[in-house]
Amino acid sequence: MSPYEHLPTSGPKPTSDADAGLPDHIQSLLNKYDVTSNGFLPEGPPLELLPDEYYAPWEELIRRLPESLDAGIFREEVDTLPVLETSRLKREEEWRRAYVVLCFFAHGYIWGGSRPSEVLPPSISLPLLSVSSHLSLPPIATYASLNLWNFRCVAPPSTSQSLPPSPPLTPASSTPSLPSTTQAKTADKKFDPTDLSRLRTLHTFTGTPSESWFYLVSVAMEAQGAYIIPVMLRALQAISLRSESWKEITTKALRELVTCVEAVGELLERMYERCEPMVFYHQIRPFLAGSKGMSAVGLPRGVFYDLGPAGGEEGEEGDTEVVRGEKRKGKWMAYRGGSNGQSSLIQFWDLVLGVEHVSHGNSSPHSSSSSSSSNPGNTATKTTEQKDPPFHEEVRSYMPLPHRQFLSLVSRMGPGGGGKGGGIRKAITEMVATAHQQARELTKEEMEVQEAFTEATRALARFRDLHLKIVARYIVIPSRQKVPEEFRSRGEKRDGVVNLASVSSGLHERGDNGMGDEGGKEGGGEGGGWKEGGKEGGKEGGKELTGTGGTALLPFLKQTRDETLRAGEVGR
Ligand code: HEM
Repeated sequence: MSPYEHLPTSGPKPTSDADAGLPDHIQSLLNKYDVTSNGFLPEGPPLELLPDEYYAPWEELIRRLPESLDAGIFREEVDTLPVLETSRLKREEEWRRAYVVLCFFAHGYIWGGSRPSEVLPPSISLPLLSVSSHLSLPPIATYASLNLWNFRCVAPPSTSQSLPPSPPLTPASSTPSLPSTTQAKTADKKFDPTDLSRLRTLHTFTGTPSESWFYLVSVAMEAQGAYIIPVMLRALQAISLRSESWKEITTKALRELVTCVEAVGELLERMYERCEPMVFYHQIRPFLAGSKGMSAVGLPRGVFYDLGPAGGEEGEEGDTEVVRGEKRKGKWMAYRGGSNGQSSLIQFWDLVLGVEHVSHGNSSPHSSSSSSSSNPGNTATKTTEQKDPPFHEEVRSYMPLPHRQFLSLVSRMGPGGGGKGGGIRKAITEMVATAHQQARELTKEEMEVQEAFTEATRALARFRDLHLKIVARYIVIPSRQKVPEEFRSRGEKRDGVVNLASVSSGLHERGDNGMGDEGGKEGGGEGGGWKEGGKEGGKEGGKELTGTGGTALLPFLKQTRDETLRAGEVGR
């Protein structure tokens, strides 16, 4: 099926003015894939409460989640929770709300104890599997559950109490200068997720301002990036239809993209304002971890989703496991953890530009990233060991289905409409090749579009540099520092409650001893020796930091940045 089936091959040519109204066919394409005027965020505010009283036990528990986790009683509370049916969920918003609630429960249960729980009880597993199957999302916390569907927007400052201005924790950028389209949006929209000062989270694990801010910065970024989506689609359409004005349209679109990426980058830098690195590293991040590649911290098989007592019938589906002395049926599953790497917006930018990412993003011996990094763009070098798709492709299955399908469609857009993709990079490559064949210099218009393309890839690489600095500040530096007393004593004070600092160290550093450095050793000691199999994915004597999404993070992120820059060099 052609990726252009939704785009007309005749009829009105795309306008050369990127500010003109949105053509109907692009609007219907966006509607079809649930891309709203807020981009990959919903059009309106996410549901804050399930309307059916039947779900009151969930609502009651999620309301007290941070207190319950802090008091170390969350697992007990879940163990007395009734197993609720999902048949009373009606609207799509209700399914999403249920997904948000159950994902918080799942991670709270797995990570909120003295050691991670290998088993998720039926009160979480059964409805979570049903809800995630309905939404075609994995039964684990994702960017959708933590960010996209987990916020509300309070009224503008004139009519409500907004957050008081806070002194930045570090010298960070000033309030971003938003493009005019956004300022207009801010003025007349009650629901305006571009305005960070008006955003609040619905739920967090820790109840800390740092955790809220961590999620909300992404929300504002998604909203801020929304307006560029139709602009870039128009450019891709002009390219695919080989419109005479494709160069002009694409040059304008690319210049807008640079402005957009910079504005989104300024929001990213506002992370420093209210998210404390130590709180992030020691308190928040452990809750975001997934169940894949987690042998080192006690989840060698992932998590067993307990579905109830095993009947012992022939041909019973799934696995059986003895849980607390009883034979249970269920499924062992392992997933990457919640990660902003699941953002559809950033992948949209990559796909439009034609930036290819080939890293598998983890240090497992079963998937090397080095072979592909030395051979950018060539996925044919995959060995038989590399069964998993590259990180960026894999994490698409953690995105809401319509967004995944939208990205798949965009990935097949490029010159000629043949469905082979390549985005703007391919159009520029072909343009330069044609000029060579004709033994002529590039025209002024051609040089402009090439220049605009290179500049857009550089802007995206600069954005990735900002992100790398954040990763250094929030993960690399805290991982090298001693666990502060404050976080150490939290675990000690609460008998039987996980020392989150130890989980953090254990999760994110894999070395020859599974911990790797000072913080890790301390954490391992306090963690009570529940880590095991620390060699998996590590280097003898070395140390690798891994992301919550399960990547060997620094080499991976640098490779991702370099791939962005390299894409911009076509024809140069
Ligand atoms: C404290 C703030 C942040 C930290 C510590 C952080 C950390 C990380 C880490 C460790 C990865 C590697 C993949 C993984 O294992 O999950 C990653 C990837 C990624 N993150 Fe972040 N991140 C932060 C904020 C953000 C925000 C706000 C966004 C915007 C949506 C974002 C977008 C991405 C993207 C798109 C990737 C995939 C790699 C790429 O395409 O460049 N991150 N991040």
